[in-house]
Amino acid sequence: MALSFIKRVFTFGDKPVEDQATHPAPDTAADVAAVQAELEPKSRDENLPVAADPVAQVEIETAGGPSGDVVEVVGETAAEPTEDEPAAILPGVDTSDLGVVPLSLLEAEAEAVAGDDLPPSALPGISPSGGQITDAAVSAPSDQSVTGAEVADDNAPVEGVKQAETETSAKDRGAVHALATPAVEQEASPLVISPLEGEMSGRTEGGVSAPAEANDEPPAAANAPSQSEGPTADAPVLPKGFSTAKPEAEPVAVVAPAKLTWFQRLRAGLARTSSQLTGQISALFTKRKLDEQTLEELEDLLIQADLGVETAMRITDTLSSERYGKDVTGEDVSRIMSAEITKVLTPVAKPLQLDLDHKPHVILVVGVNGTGKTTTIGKLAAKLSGSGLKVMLAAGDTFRAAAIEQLKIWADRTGSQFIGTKLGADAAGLAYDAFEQARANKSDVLIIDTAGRLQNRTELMAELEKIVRVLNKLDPDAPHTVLQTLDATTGQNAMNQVEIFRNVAGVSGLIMTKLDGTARGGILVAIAAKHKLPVYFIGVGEGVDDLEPFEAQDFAHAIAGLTH
Ligand SMILES: Nc1nc2c(ncn2[C@@H]2O[C@H](COP(=O)(O)OP(=O)(O)OP(=O)(O)O)[C@@H](O)[C@H]2O)c(=O)[nH]1
Repeated sequence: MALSFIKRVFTFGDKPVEDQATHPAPDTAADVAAVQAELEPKSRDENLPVAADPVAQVEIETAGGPSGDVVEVVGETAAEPTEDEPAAILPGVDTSDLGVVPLSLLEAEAEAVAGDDLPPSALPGISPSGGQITDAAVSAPSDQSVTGAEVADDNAPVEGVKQAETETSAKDRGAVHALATPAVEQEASPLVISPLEGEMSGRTEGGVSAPAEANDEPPAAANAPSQSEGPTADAPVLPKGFSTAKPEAEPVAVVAPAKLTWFQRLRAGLARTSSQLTGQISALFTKRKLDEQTLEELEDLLIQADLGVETAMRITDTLSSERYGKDVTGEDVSRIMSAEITKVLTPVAKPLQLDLDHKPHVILVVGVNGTGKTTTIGKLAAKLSGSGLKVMLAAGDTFRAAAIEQLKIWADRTGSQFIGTKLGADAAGLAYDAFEQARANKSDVLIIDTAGRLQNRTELMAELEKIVRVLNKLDPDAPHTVLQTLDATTGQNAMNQVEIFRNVAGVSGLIMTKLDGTARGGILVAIAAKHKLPVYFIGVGEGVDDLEPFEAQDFAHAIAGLTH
């Protein structure tokens, strides 16, 4: 089943043998020297914060590799942590003064990203068998720290994570701040003590679910009777803000709303576009025969919906040829609109082609800040590794600690290998190291995240070009796929983004994200008509499964407000 799924979603190129011969792996000293020269200087900004090396970090012997930075690799190649090295939570983030280790943030982040799609045991580092997040990688050298082993309890952490999900909304940038904040300070809800169970609820530590006996020194607040004691006559009367109620007694909202199908989410997301459009169209054609003026007005409406002049004209031309001088209903227009949009989108609705004769197949993911690169990488990794492929994720977004950590969580969740480097390090150097490592490990697919950048930031765009150049020197065909993510809520600006990223990074395919939100998906039609770039997938939610192969007709129906 997994194989048939991946065949539906991806295609695997059968590169002829002679093709491989023309692209030998450039292992020669000259190639390496050329790449090394390319990668100088390594750091874009000497002033950027560089934190202590994490314990789980491993110097990768890249035999002349250019980065020279300490690179964290998690997965098969991760080194065992040692006790006498300083531990860190994030690559490049010094956690030595954090106090209580906010492990919950890792868990809550994973859970928040995951939604309810995966069972708790699928969160590596939480389940005892997960083990991807090493003790060292999650613990801090504070006495109060909760080690990975302590947290690897079967039940408590899962409960703690569920609770933390509601309390710890810090994502992305917020997560960085939260990581630097002692977890206790984040507590807002009343301390809940369970006299029967003798443990402090995980939520009291900002979501870290730590059994009381797991700490060397029990927190002062946890002076509740132990499990064996049970409630006694001497039990103190707790002041306001405390409760002896068992957590189970709390009216926790457990009824999850029925999950919509992805098409329903797509339709809901595009409802703004479609209902506005169909409403206006219906109003336009009420008791009017189709004439030049109505055609012109219709064309304006279609252009306002971001569909682009070309597609708007196709629709009005077809409508005119079928119904000129006759009565026209809103349904007539929706039907023609859907058919014409389908014609525009069908040629670009293509599967992402993987050339597994060339390992690793390198996918570079680019796009403007917040368009969903990291999340999409996680979703792709889940599909690929779930189909038995060996996947490595590289945290080339060296600007944001939270982005590095976010990708690491996705790697853990999807069973992918992970390679990251210091905050502020050279992204091209990381790309080089990642490629070498993925090749050495015989990874099938290497997916490289990059920092979000506005298309008008020339120095950042130059950095992106450099990443492409470096990969290209290691393998003339790499990056084999350059994926650009587009935020469906953006509208017209997305066209601009494609134009510029295409020139700079050689974008070879698109993924439109956030089509479940308040999307303005019309622009994808205009982009397809103009650039004719493949659209591989659409994002219809934040969960791991919320990535669907792009289907032209589904999308057209959703925009035209037709039911499936
Ligand atoms: N609703 C919805 N949210 C999404 C989707 N894809 C991504 N997101 C959310 O969009 C936000 C930004 O996503 P990221 O993956 O961090 O975006 P990014 O491009 O890596 O961001 P930068 O690192 O800042 O460039 C996160 O909150 C994601 O959960 C989607 O398809 N639907």
